[in-house]
Amino acid sequence: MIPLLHDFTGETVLVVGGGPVGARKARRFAAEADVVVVSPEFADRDFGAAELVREAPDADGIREWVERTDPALVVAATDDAGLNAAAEAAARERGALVNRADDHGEQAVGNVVVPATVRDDPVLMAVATGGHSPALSKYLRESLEAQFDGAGAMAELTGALREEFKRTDMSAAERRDAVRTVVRSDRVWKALDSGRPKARQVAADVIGYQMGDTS
Ligand SMILES: C[C@@]1(CC(=O)O)c2cc3[nH]c(cc4nc(cc5[nH]c(cc(n2)[C@H]1CCC(=O)O)[C@@](C)(CC(=O)O)[C@@H]5CCC(=O)O)C(CC(=O)O)=C4CCC(=O)O)c(CCC(=O)O)c3CC(=O)O
Ligand SMILES: NC(=O)C1=CN([C@@H]2O[C@H](COP(=O)(O)OP(=O)(O)OC[C@H]3O[C@@H](n4cnc5c(N)ncnc54)[C@H](O)[C@@H]3O)[C@@H](O)[C@H]2O)C=CC1
Repeated sequence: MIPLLHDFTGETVLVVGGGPVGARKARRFAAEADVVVVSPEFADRDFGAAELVREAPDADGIREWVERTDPALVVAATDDAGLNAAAEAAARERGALVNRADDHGEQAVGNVVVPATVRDDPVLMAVATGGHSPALSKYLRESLEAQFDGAGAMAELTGALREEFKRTDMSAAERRDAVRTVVRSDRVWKALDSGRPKARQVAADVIGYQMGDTS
């Protein structure tokens, strides 16, 4: 399995099954996509901005929902393996990706797994365990969140520095070494707590660089 990033902006995601798992997936995808959840009952959970449709479709009904919503991804999250298989088949017929919430085995082409995700824009970290231990994925995600608090700010800081370095006579190798030094510097990570200008100054100190005034 090789993780790839998929932009769901403007796409529809169809979630079949409104239990706690359907709710978690709906919330996750609703951050970016239009999400429709079809289910006879809904858990008392946060479904994000998803549209909830109260219905208990059979295999044909699920196929109709896939045709109606034309989703980029179908999430099969019912407690019935037969229905989840029907959702998978309907997604395939339509050329949509499918996520089986009840399957940790070898995945067919077109099946995707949802990793645990740390998001600190513009940084994304994804963790998976090959389906062996989702609880471990969650634990590692929480640990990464704590360990790399400020990663988004670090990305923005070093992104701005790279642009600034390119306007100087630094060679590509010097720029690479400088950026590598900054992202590995505990002092810069700590300084990010005190805001971007402070971190920028500490970064300059760490690499012995005379900053231009572009803050
Ligand atoms: C294959 C996969 C398919 C997919 O859903 O894409 C899948 C499948 C299954 N999960 C099960 C159980 C649990 N899943 C979680 C949690 C998460 N599960 C997620 C992903 C995945 N789960 C994919 C593999 C990812 C990987 O490779 O690690 C996360 C990371 C992402 C997300 O769902 O958003 C999210 C954490 C989000 C976060 O917080 O960061 C917890 C923890 C908890 O609830 O506290 C438990 C209970 C503890 C345990 O069992 O570990 C079961 C057994 C059901 C049963 O026993 O009946 C199956 C089915 C099976 O294994 O066959
Ligand atoms: N991927 C993951 O992270 C996890 C996956 N699972 C798996 O995912 C499945 C779902 O987990 P939960 O949400 O905890 O189960 P659940 O049993 O609480 O929810 C199942 C949902 O499916 C709905 N449903 C039943 N018939 C339906 C139909 N015809 N059409 C649409 N929806 C229908 C039910 O009303 C219910 O809302 C479990 O069976 C398990 O195999 C379980 C835990 C975590």
